[in-house]
Order: sequence, then structure tokens, then C-alpha cells
Amino acid sequence: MEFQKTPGWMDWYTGPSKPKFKLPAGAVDAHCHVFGPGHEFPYAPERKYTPCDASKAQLYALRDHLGFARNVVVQATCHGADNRAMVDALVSSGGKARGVATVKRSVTDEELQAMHDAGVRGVRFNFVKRLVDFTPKDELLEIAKRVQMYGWHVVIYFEAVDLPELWDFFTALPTNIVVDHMGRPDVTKPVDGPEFELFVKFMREHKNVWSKVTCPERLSVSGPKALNGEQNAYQDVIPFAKRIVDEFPDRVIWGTDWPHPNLKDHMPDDGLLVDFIPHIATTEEQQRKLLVDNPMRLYWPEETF
Ligand SMILES: O=C(O)c1cc(C(=O)O)oc(=O)c1
Repeated sequence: MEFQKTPGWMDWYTGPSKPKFKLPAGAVDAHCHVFGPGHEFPYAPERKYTPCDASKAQLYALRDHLGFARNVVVQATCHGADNRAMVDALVSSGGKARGVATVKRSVTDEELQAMHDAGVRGVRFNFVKRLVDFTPKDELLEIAKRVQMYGWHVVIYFEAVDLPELWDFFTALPTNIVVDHMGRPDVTKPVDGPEFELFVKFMREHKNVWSKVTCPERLSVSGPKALNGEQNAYQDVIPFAKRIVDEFPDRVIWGTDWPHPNLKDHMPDDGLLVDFIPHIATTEEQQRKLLVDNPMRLYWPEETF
């Protein structure tokens, strides 16, 4: 099957630089995706965008180039609840990748068990309206209760303005919760203003809530962009991510978000994105927790003690 990319689609950056920041041994890229390839793993009919292909081989080449040891491959919305491309990436990783799936209420126990055996450790609930159609909350709660039996967690993706309305649902979830991209704060608002304070309160009052301190390239308004050797990229995102790392050092993880779906302004050099990390996790201890200890606890708990 031939797929036409969404008009204006930005492809991932080829030939990323080598990071200047040396990742700690065993670092995990805990948020990335595979797209297709479409001829092998067709994009879902209900998708809201059609991406360029981004294969497992290309993802794992990037892992090695940047110096990561492992990946967490998160089901992208362009594949809907058809997890084959993501699961295929996991089973061909030699144990170096685990995953987060998207499932419907109709998923069977056998399917959940097969995904668990392949390395899936979470499900993703998406509330970003441009990416998915609405799923009723009682369905999601039912799914959360079922995956809890496998020790999985729930990844949630939402916009900061929607947190008040989603609060009661999120705080009723029985599993660990991992928030994508810090709940997408509007970084033109103050880091200690009411919107971000609500997110901090969410984490402070609920010890089962973790955050990915990811996607400065999506959230930044001021830049500068992670291109052309820039070592001080995305200045306006730093106070937000740093605040979360400082206050919750044991509940944060980091990932590239490669291949960066739906960027409109620029495609970052992934090597320079890695160089963003020491601006938000400023001590060696914070860096080790963010990149190794925390993602290992969530995704490879059997290897930690
Ligand atoms: O902001 C986005 O467009 C986006 C999309 C997806 C996805 O389509 O799964 O995943 C992400 O992490 C971010």
C-alpha cells in the first residue's frame, strides 16, 4: 500500500550530530516511536496524520549513534490500536526495547499476554483532540484495571488547559501514571503561575504520577532551535523541566520523541536534543536517575532491586 504524507509533513533529521553530553552507561530513550514502514505495517484508517516512514532499524541506528542502551517505543496515534509495528520493533531489539501500546476495550487477555511477552509494559490514553477521537472514560478505566493485573502503567497525553477537567479521571486510575511531555505546559505563562502549579500539585499529591520531561522542541516559543551546533536550545522550556526534575527526581524520565510527529516549525538535530539534558538535570545524580534508574524501574523492574 502506498501512503501520501500529510501536506507539509516534516521528516526526521538525517545525520544528527554526536552529542557533547556523554550519556551515563545504560541510558534509556524512554519516549520514541516507529512509523510503519507503511508497506509492511499500514497506517490506521482512523489516523489524523500520515507520517514519513521511520523504521525500527533507523530507530536503533539512532540509539547507537546517540549512545543510548535501550528504548521505550510508544505506540504512535497514526497506527491506532494496531500495535504490530511497535511490537515488531520490540521483538527484534534483543531485549533492548520495551513498549507502550494502545488498546481498545475489545482486546483479549491472550492479546494482552502476547504483548506482555513481547515487552509491552503500559497503555497510552490520549486526550489531545487533534490526534485522536474521544474514547469514553469508563472504557479507559476498564482497560486500566485490566492492564494493572500485568503490572503495566498508563501513559497519558493531554494539554495543560485540559488538566482541571481530566483531574478526577486521572486521580482515579489504579496504576502508575506517566505523563507525556509534562502535560504540555504553555511556556509563555509563568513557571509558578496557576496552570503549571496545578501540574506540580498533581505530581506532589499523587505519588503514582511520573512525568516525561520531553519535547522542548514542541513546547518552545523562544528557541533557539536545536540546529547548527546550538548548545543552549529552547531556553524557555528549561525552567519548567528543571522544576519537575528538581522536585521529583525519582519520577522523571526522558526521551527523544524521535521521529517527532507533527512538528511544524523545524526538525531538531537529535544530537543537540541530548545536549539539552544537562540544562534540566544539572547534577550527575539527577542525570543517572532520569536516564537510567527511573526508566529501568518502570520498564525493566526485574533488573533492578
Ligand atoms: O504532539 C504530537 O503530535 C505527538 C503525536 C504523537 C502520536 O501521534 O502518537 O505522539 C507524541 O508523543 C506527540
